[in-house]
Amino acid sequence: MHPAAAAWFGRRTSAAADWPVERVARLRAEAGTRVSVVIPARDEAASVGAVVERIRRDLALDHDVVAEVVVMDSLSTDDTAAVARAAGAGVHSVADVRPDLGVHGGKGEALWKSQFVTRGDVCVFVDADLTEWGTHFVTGLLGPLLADPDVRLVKGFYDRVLDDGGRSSTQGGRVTELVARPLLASRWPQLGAVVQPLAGEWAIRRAHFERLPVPTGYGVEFATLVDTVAAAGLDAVAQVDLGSRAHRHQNVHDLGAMALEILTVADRRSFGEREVVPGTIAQFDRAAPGRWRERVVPVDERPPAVSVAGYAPC
Ligand SMILES: O=c1ccn([C@@H]2O[C@H](COP(=O)(O)OP(=O)(O)O[C@H]3O[C@H](CO)[C@@H](O)[C@H](O)[C@H]3O)[C@@H](O)[C@H]2O)c(=O)[nH]1
Ligand SMILES: O=C(O)[C@H](O)COP(=O)(O)O
Repeated sequence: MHPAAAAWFGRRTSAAADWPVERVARLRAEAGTRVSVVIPARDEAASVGAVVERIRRDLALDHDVVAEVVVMDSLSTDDTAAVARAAGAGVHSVADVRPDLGVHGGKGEALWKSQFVTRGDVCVFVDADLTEWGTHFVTGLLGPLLADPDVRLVKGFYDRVLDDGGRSSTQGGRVTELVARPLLASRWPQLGAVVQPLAGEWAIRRAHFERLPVPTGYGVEFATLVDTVAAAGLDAVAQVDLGSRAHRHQNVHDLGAMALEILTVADRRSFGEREVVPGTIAQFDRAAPGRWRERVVPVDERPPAVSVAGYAPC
């Protein structure tokens, strides 16, 4: 491992057990920090309700940690919005937030638009499709940010549980292991000790996030990590061991498209805009007309929120 990565791991890695809820609640109150939990969701009616309910119960009602739980509905075609609202979340459709700015599908778009409808000084992002998790994800992510003003971004890490046809293993995180971490190893070796660069659970200071460009799709995590280090150095990033995590898996063709999104984000940052080609990937499928499907892969990036006219946290 690169010596800078190894040293960073020693300095900036903690575990959820280091951040019990009482400690986090006290640190938050002392600093007067407002915390928004933001849950991006596209067609997650089956799981979003439980995620919202547990976070509200443990961290907004039982303990004074979280000021608001907001679900960003990403063009869902199912009952995601109604389920999330019934569970107590504030719900916003990406189509209704600053419609003058247009709308994209994609996870990054949901996170970017959340900046226009939330009021936290810190945002904690949590995926809506979690099946094995706990509210220690949120407190664990908050701890390093609340304890150290130099930390701007906290990434979660965990064992990635893969439900492989009824057989459970920890071989999940296929894009993480086959694309994201190899990219870091080759181009940003100082980030080689980030265990889960694509973790959907992360916390960030608004004052920092609003100054970053945001890819509209799945490149948002990779971009935020690399851009944070470019802007503020390695020690602006911390990571927290959250135990284990399971979620709904995508098929390999969907993950292939995700991989191309992440490669595009990496290329843009390594080689500049000139090298970025419109993203499409052809995937062989016997059932498709002509046996090939051409997938369009989002490569757009939103500008920093602070550069958008009329931007102001609620
Ligand atoms: O267009 C979309 C697609 C996804 N999501 C939501 O984003 C979250 C993560 O999406 P998912 O499709 O479950 O992604 P994963 O296959 O789990 O991808 C992993 O890797 C991605 C790439 O870095 C990260 O963005 C994810 O958070 C991380 O879990 C879920 O709540 C989705 O509902 C949206 O809001 N809009
Ligand atoms: O984070 C990843 O690498 C992708 O979400 C794929 O995860 P999975 O292999 O656990 O489905």
